[in-house]
Amino acid sequence: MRVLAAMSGGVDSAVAAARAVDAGHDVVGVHMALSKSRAEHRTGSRGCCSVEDGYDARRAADKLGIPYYVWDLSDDFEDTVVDDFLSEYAAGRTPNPCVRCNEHVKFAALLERGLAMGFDAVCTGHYADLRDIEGSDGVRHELHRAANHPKDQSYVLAVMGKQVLGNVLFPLGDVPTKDQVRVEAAARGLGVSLKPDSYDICFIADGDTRGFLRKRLGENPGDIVDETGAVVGQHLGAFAYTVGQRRGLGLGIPAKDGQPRFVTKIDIDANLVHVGPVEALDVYRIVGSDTVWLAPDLDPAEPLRVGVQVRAHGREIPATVQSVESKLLVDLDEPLRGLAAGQSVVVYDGSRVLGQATVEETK
Ligand SMILES: Nc1ncnc2c1ncn2[C@@H]1O[C@H](COP(=O)(O)OP(=O)(O)OP(=O)(O)O)[C@@H](O)[C@H]1O
Repeated sequence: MRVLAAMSGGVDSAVAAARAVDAGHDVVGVHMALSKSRAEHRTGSRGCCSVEDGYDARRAADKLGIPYYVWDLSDDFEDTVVDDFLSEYAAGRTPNPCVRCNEHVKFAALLERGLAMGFDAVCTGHYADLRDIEGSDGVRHELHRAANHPKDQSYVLAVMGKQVLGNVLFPLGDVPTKDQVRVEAAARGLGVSLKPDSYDICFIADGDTRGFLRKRLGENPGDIVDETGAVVGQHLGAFAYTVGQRRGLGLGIPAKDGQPRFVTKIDIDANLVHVGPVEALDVYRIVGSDTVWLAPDLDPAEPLRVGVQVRAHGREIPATVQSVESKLLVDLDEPLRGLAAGQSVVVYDGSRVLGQATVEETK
């Protein structure tokens, strides 16, 4: 196969590309320049956006003896991931930019360009397992959790869509630990073997999400109110808060029961941040929109017993899901706390990913 290896400059994608070469594929490395402000990003700070990351990716490609290119996809990234991030927060919701990047950039813009150039697949260093299941009507591609569970990234990949599953490779799906990837990188002489993991949001160089939002959306001071409607603090912009947040509220007046207060609701129209006790965060039902269903053999029009996950490394909760009209209804067996609109709810059957939806409403 002709394979386009997406190389971030990190250890995972370097080893993934190496494994694709070992598997006998004809591999070309590509580093995506995603940020409009690459100079602000320093190596070792936030992962995949700095100029040095591009050099690291090039050195890894040289070591593997594969051709290497840098593709500027910063317009796609800005127009989809960053704009979505800003407009979602501006609407009082909490987006997951990694999900949007997978949806619009890695497995859309990059893959489409690769396919148009004659490549068969994009290979990444994501931790997830792809399985080909032979059926009477041909091969079905299934997405599963990685063997390496603490690093499992199936949550952010569920948005890909089933038509894409036949054109992706995740060579790290069966590696039991990240340490093993580092050992393998060192054994292969890849200089990135000790490079720190990326974390947080790759386009926010200093990690200050609230500061980034205020810079891009401006300040809009208003009140923080408790469950009785009493004003208990001030904010500089309701958009910069997220449901379930406890830290950084700066409440001037302690709660009467002495218990901590959490953000329970963001009312953008009234410019209010609502806070309340932890129990007010309990969610029993999720209404999801924009469902992506990866399992053609299982019809969600009928209720299905599944597990659901609402955060990248959150625990799985047993639930019943059903698709009703254009919504995915999720009834949880046990409540979960502090789920914000805009996040993804991913549906599992054992290790298999069945689909995902964007949280629209919680009850
Ligand atoms: N700027 C980029 N250019 C090319 N590929 C990228 C880029 N950023 C991320 N990727 C691809 O997406 C995968 C997952 O990205 P993520 O940000 O989760 O990095 P990671 O798990 O820390 O992996 P790595 O160690 O390779 O950086 C990477 O392994 C890589 O294949």
